[in-house]
Amino acid sequence: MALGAGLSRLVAVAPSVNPSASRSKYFSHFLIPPSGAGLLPRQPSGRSLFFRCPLPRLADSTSGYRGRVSLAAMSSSSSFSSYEVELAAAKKAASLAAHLCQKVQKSILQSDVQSKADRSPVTVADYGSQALVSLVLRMELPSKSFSLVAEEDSGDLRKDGAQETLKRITKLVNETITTDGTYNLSLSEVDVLDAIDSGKSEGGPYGRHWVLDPIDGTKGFVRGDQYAIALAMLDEGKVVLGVLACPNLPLTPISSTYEHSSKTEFGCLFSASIGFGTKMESLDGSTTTKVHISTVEEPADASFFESFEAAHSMHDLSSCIAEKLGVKAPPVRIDSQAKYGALARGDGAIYLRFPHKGYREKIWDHAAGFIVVSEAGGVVTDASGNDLNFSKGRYLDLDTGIICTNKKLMPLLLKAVQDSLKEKLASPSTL
Ligand SMILES: Nc1ncnc2c1ncn2[C@@H]1O[C@H](COP(=O)(O)O)[C@@H](OP(=O)(O)O)[C@H]1O
Ligand SMILES: [Mg+2]
Repeated sequence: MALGAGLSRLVAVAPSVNPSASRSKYFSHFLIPPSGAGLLPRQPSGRSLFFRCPLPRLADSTSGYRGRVSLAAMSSSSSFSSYEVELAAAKKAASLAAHLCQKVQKSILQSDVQSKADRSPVTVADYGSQALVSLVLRMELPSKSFSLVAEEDSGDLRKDGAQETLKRITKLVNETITTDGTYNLSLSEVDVLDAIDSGKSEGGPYGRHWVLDPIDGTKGFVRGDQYAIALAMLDEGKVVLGVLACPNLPLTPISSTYEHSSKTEFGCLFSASIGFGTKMESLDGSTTTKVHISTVEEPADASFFESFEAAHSMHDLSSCIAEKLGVKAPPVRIDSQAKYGALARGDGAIYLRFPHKGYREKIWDHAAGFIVVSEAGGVVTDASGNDLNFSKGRYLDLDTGIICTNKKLMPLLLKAVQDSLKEKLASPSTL
């Protein structure tokens, strides 16, 4: 069964409430609600009108999902974001993907990890997460135009010898959907391959594009450390919403000296939409708080995040910058965009990322983190202080690095970065 066929099968069980319309025309005017919810006509604007629906259980973070109202009503109330519906769908998709990833990480097998052409690792959970997010977005937001810019493709899974891996991914995706109970769907292996390949969009400056890293920080994931499911949406080239599911991030602040107690709870879901700030929920949906970036003004009091992997960011350069600023605390090194989430809630005050020469940053590695930090009051720029441009396709195309901090510290940080880069150019071996 092709994925499209799966979707139409679901639509076909919907009750007809408009007998005068032809069947196909009629159905094209309706949206598929979460199970148990009523089906109401699509509004002329093309936006959905939902009434209060039962909350999906698997990730109560989807309890942000508390019934949808018409976008007309939302836009007449300043407390609603104009991307409310899309944000709810993104949270649901990322939460489900997080559950799939948690299950795999608990008992990861050697055979679950493969090597891509660029020799970076990819796991059954990367593929499963991408298939699941693609599927959930299309179920929640049916529309003719669906564009997804995502990290993985199914090329390696279609090769001889990959059948067992594909079977395992398909089983994982189906089990996650079944446990959640929102959708009455059973996917075939072909459906899963197609869902993964829906992430091949090139993005760009026009229209809407979803941007997904199904597992950001795959190396951390395989090590048993931090990783994130990072999902954002671009509208006319701008990031307008983003969600970061970080299953291993403690709900309490982390620092270079943090230690878990037996009471530490893990699993954070950060979400942001443009103009509406950033929220952090627990992945099980039990707590929600609005978060804000650190207000530290003295660099000596600031601490900074960087990649765990020295191959991903030049630790010597960041230590030179920290020294110039007078930062006293040692760096907090963790994998993935969990760094953006932790920064957004004020765990540290600075995030530094300086890939080695020749590396091209991809938009899915930063889009969600960018809006989570920006909406929490932070500033994210390249190493020259320029805005990041997510509208150029799959790559960000910047040549130096990415820096983030609060508005007060940014001028000082920028100066320290510029001075350190000049020193590095003048004498590369000293850093
Ligand atoms: N040589 C390199 N330099 C910089 N970033 C790299 C890199 N190789 C891989 N990456 C990116 O760094 C991401 C992880 O970031 P971090 O270092 O913050 O954990 C990886 O995401 P994936 O794990 O999704 O592939 C990958 O996109
Ligand atoms: Mg990534």
